[in-house]
Formats: sequence, structure tokens, C-alpha cells
Amino acid sequence: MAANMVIDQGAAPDDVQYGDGQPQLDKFRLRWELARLPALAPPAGEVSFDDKRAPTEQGHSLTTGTFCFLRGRSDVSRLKARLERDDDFVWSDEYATEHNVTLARPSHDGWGIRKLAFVFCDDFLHRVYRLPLWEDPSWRALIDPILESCGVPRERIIRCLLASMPPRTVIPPHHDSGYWVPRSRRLHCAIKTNPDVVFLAGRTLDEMHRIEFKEGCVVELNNQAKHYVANLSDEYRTHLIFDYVDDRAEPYLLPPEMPVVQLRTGDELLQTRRSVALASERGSGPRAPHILIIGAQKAGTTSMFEYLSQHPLIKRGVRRETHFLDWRWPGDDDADSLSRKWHETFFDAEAHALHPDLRALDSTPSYLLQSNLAIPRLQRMRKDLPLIVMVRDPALRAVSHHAMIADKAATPQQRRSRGTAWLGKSVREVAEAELVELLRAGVVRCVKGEGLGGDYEVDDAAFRDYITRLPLGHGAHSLLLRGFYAAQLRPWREAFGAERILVLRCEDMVTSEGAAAAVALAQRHAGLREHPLDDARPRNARSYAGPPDDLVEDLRRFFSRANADLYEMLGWGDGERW
Ligand SMILES: Nc1ncnc2c1ncn2[C@@H]1O[C@H](COP(=O)(O)OS(=O)(=O)O)[C@@H](OP(=O)(O)O)[C@H]1O
Repeated sequence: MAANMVIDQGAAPDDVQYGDGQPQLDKFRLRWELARLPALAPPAGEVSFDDKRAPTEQGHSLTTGTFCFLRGRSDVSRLKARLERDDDFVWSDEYATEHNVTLARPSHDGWGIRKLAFVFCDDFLHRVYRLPLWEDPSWRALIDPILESCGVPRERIIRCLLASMPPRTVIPPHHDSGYWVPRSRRLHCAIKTNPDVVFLAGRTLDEMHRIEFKEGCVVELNNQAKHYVANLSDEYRTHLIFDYVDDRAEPYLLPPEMPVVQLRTGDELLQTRRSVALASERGSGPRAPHILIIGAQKAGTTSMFEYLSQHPLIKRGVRRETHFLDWRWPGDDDADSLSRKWHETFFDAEAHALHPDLRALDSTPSYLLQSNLAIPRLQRMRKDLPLIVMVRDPALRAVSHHAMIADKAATPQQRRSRGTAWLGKSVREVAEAELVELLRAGVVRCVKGEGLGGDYEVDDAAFRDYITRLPLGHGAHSLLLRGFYAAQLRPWREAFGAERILVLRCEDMVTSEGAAAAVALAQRHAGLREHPLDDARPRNARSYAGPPDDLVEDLRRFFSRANADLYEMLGWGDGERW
């Protein structure tokens, strides 16, 4: 029988007394009638990993409509007796402080759930924390038989805790989420329960069924399925809940490579939606930013910034473009003070101190071009930042650049930072005037033809000299120059190494699959574990009249040698060329 009535969001009746910490759950009414639902005994077997690749509610095909399987049986009477001794002392903060590690889990703690933790990990499996009680012989004697009954090796465990749910409380319907979920298996063993505990699981909220959990039975739950628990009784309900990595997890997550951290008594762990932080490591993380998008202007940098920001470990700063390395450079100071200023002025220094796993992004597209300023300044502070460069057909980049500067809807502040030099001038007029200047400065040399449609090559030394004379503080310059990607990339590759710079094409992000693939590459480059892209809408897109065909053709001819230089530099094949 489906049990969708638990999702009734009516107001809580006055006469129901909720357990401690439950007022925020008023909308999930305790439904006493649920205790009369028949409970299905889980069949023997195990969850198919294919059924765990995404939340089941997303409607991917499933091998089975069963979400819980019996994996083993164990005599838990001694563990149950141990938990009932000592007048609940094992659940107290004092016990955790004296014998173990305190673990703060704001949402679970808010629901009043008591816990005794043995192993814990962050959602991205950066670290598996083994707590002191995990090796404690008296606890091992009680826990190990449960693990053995279902054949789960201790060294594969990534989370293991006893969780005790107060009388008359509800864990609202949810599915687990995060990098760890499709890579691990979730098992429950009821240690102390009673017929008035209701556990529901199903593909969607409307299709949940009641599952039987008998004391001592080890049940695997597909935690990508919706599940819900209500303890309608007057007693605590206690389960041993553990997760372990399946064979199919990446090798770096499996023993012997599994990133295990052995904790000592007195340590403190704090879980957030994003990460698990160790109190003793507060303030130990590298300063922000941790990832730098350096250009090119009008090549999808805003989208890449927004896409990357959807990763749970990315913490937004005060602004997307800090311009710290050019417009806002605070002047000569020692490297440590400079990097502290960047970190403290533009990023959430408090959050980074508390959670060293968090990462921050700076996306300032002017850096790629004005490398004469940005490179030496960055080198003084940080040599290890992952750099991301977006590129786009330079002919269309130029048109987009012009459309932004000419945009009549700009605010006065935008007008100031964009510059006004091109107002009233067409793309061709601006480009032709710049071409004259580039020829005069020797930055380009005409090989054949004339005007924009001619054949030109870029002189690297003249380019490096020319950029030192560019205006600072606004973007209404270098319509053509910003399309010489190889010349711009060369100094960055020399300064930081080619492997530190990821170059991605804006055109590849037109489809949501393409955007997801580009973001996965960027996440990996930035040292982040992959996280799916939820919202792939293009950002910072502008509608403007399409450029005349002959202009685009001329610009494409103008850029053809500069582009060939880029293809050779990056080893790009036919599919990647403009
Ligand atoms: N996903 C995706 N696919 C294809 N094109 C995309 C995508 N995201 C952004 N864009 C286009 O990139 C242009 C904006 O680039 P930037 O955000 O780098 O501009 S800025 O320098 O920060 O002003 C802007 O180009 P124009 O619309 O031609 O101006 C965006 O439309």
C-alpha cells in the first residue's frame, strides 16, 4: 500500500506533542494511522548499483521496484544491553569528549537524534575519519559481528554510527545526495525498535511503502530512493547505520588508497551541507581565491564562473571579478600582506577559516590580456593556482565585445568600467582603427592583401611590448588584440606551466551536455571532485543585431594565422577549429 498521506502538509494538531528539536517539522504531521500499515519484509539480496546512479525520483529505469534488501542477521542483544546501561551516558557530549570525538551534524542534531560515531566522511569522500571508538575492543566486540554477518570488510567502511531517534519524531521524506551516495552502499541494522516505528521507502514520495526492520536484521537501503521515518512510540529507536565503498568506486576511494584520517580523543568534527571540518584544522586552508578564470573577455567566463559556483564546495566571494591584479592592486607590499588583502577583502574569510575544504573563485577576464601586470603580481603571492581560460571564435568574440560597449542600457557605473571610446562607432570602424595602430606598432605584419580581410601574422615580442601601454580601468580597447589567444597564453604558460592552464571553448557549452562536460573538466582541473551541473543556462548573453556576413568573413581571415598558432599550441584537431 502506498503511503503518500505522510506528505500531508497541514498544520500540526495542537494536541500532538513533538519530540525535542522537532518544531521545524510541524508541517510533517505525525500520522498515527501509519502504524497500522502492513510492513513488507525485505527480500534477501542487494541493491543493484545501476539503481543508485541518480535519485530514483528522476525516473531513470530501475532493475527492480524493491528498495530494501536483507543482507544478514546478527544477535544484537549484547549491543542493545550495552546501550541501555549507564543511564544513556554513551549518547552524551561528555562521553564523546572523554572517549571519542564530538561530531556536530546540524540537521540531525536539530531533529534531536542521538548518535555514537565510529567512522565518518565528508560528502565528497576527501577523507574518511576513523574515530577512537572504532578501534575500541569493547565496541568492536559488539559491532564487528554485525559487519561480518553481511560480509562487509571493516576497511571499506566510510561511515558507521549508532543513531537513536527520540520518541514522537519524524525524519522527513528525503533521499541522500552527494558524491558519496552512488559510490557506496547504505546498511541499517535495527538494535532497538518497536511496532510503532514506521519506515517508508519508494521511488517517489507518492510511492513509498512500509518496510519491516527487525532487531538484528541487516537491511541494505537504496538511499537514492525516497525514505521517511516516524517514531510514533514512546521509546527511542536505535539503528546501527553504516556505509561502505563498493568495488565500483574509483581506486583512490578504495583501500589501500582510501584517504583515511585517524582521529584522537578530544578532536571535534563539524559537518555542514558541504564538508566536514576538523576543529584542530581551523584556519589551515590556503587563502582565497583557489581557482582563477583569467579570460578571455566575452568568451563565456561568466557562465563558467556560475557553473563552477554550483559545486557545493565553492563559496562565493564578494564579487565575481575582483580585478585585484590590475585595477585594484593595492600597491607595493610584502607578498603575505598582499595575499591576505585579496583573501580578506573579496572572499568569505570566516567561512574559509572554519571549513578549509571550501574553495573560492575569481573570474577577471582582463588578466589574460594584461599579463604584464597580472603575472608578476600573481607570482609574488601564488604559483599554484589552477587557471582557466575560455576562448571563443575571435571574430564573434569581437562582435560581442563591441555590443557590450555599445549597449545603451548600461548603468552609469557599467559605462565607466566598460569605457565610452567606441560609442557611435561600428564594429568595422573600431576594428579598422585598431588595425592601423597594430600595424604601426609592429604587433601584426601584413603577409598578403590589405585591410581587415588581409592575411596577417602576429609578432610575439611586439605584442608583449604593446600590452604594457594599454589603458587600465576600462574595457573599451583591444577588440582585435584580445582575439590573439596564442600570444596571450604564451606568457602565462611560461610563467606557470602549460599543465596549470585549462583552455576551454565557449562554443562547446552551447548544449547543456557540452556545458556539463566542460564544467567536469574545469572541476577536475581545479582539484574538485565532480558534481553534476544543475543549471546550464548561458549567462551574460546579450541580444543584438547580427553582424554583417562580410564583416565576420573579414575578421575570420584576419584571425586565421593567430588561430592556427593556437591550434598548434594546444594540439587542436579539425573538430575544435573555428
Ligand atoms: N553556455 C554558453 N554557450 C554559448 N555561449 C555562451 C554560453 N555562456 C555564455 N555565452 C556567451 O558568452 C558571452 C559572454 O561572455 P563573458 O561572460 O565572458 O563576458 S564578460 O567578459 O564577462 O563580459 C555572451 O556572448 P554574446 O551574447 O554574444 O554577447 C554569451 O552569450
